[in-house]
Amino acid sequence: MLNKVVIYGVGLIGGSFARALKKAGAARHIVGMDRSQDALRRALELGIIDEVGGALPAVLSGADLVLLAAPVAQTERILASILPHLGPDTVITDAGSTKSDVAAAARKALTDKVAQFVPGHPIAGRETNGPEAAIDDLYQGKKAVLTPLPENPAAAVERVAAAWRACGAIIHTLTPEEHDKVFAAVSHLPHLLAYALVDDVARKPHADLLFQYAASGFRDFTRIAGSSPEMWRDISLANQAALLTELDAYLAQLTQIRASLAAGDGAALETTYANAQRARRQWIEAIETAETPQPQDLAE
Ligand SMILES: NC(=O)c1ccc[n+]([C@@H]2O[C@H](COP(=O)([O-])OP(=O)(O)OC[C@H]3O[C@@H](n4cnc5c(N)ncnc54)[C@H](O)[C@@H]3O)[C@@H](O)[C@H]2O)c1
Ligand SMILES: O=C(O)C(=O)C[C@]1(C(=O)O)C=C[C@@H](O)C=C1
Repeated sequence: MLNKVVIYGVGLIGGSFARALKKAGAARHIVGMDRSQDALRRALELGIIDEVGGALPAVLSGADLVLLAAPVAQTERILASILPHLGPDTVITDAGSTKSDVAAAARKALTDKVAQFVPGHPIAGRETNGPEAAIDDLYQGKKAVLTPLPENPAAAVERVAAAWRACGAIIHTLTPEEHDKVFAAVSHLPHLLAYALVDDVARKPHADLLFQYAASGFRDFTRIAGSSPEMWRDISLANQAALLTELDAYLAQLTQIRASLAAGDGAALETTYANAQRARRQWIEAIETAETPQPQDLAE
């Protein structure tokens, strides 16, 4: 049981963390901090937080856990503001979608107290944002990746892991570099592509006609282009090198597919499509198995 949790950013991710901890009875008192007074007011009205944070010494006093759930470019600024008031028993973590930049920001801002910061990332989300979007089962059966720093004491890592487990998440551990390469390929690139496609269609002179007939295929492919532009700007820039690597590989694949299409090479197109269909089926089956509670889990 955590006595006091402070959440910076009471939107989808921070708000869902608060809701899940409360549902599990794992946090006694949750304080919200946000640059938006509207978000704080709504989070309080919705019962996501117990208190809107005021002056920092009081907010941080007695806090067991602080979660940063703001866009990743805010990390250094928020941690620098926390540092003068950070007691020795408080552990800080984050939910940012990139980890090398966050680890670097933490080192810069927290200097000799960096051991109290355990970087993390819940692998769950939606395209909606703000406190209204927060739900208590967002993390149920989903992964939470921790990328601990060499300085982190085991007890600090365990406090963060236990909080995510209380939210229903399954803990995985990666290095920040491994994390950023993986998510460049399977999260950051897909978002870039979805934004690019919708922007491309929207700029065409006959966009209205196109959108009139766009149906479920377009909707599924572009759902994530409904996500926060600020958040995805920050993620793209924070993971620039790995994202460029994945984008270049994808451009090469598109060039290959373009050549097959231009040559009328149906066999080559079908081979690519069939390989993708097979890989996607296997992936969906594996995910569904991993996320479906097994009888022994339900008995616990
Ligand atoms: N949306 C997703 O699917 C998803 C999934 C996993 C991780 N994340 C990460 O979680 C973080 C939050 O994303 P979200 O989807 O909850 O966004 P969100 O827009 O719903 O919430 C972010 C909140 O942070 C606040 N904020 C911004 N700057 C701040 C600052 N300096 N101090 C305090 N509050 C500040 C905003 O006002 C907003 O209320 C991001 O770092 C994102 O990369 C998002
Ligand atoms: O489902 C969505 O809308 C998401 O974008 C979630 C998603 C992703 O799968 O790419 C987005 C960002 C994260 O950091 C983790 C999860």
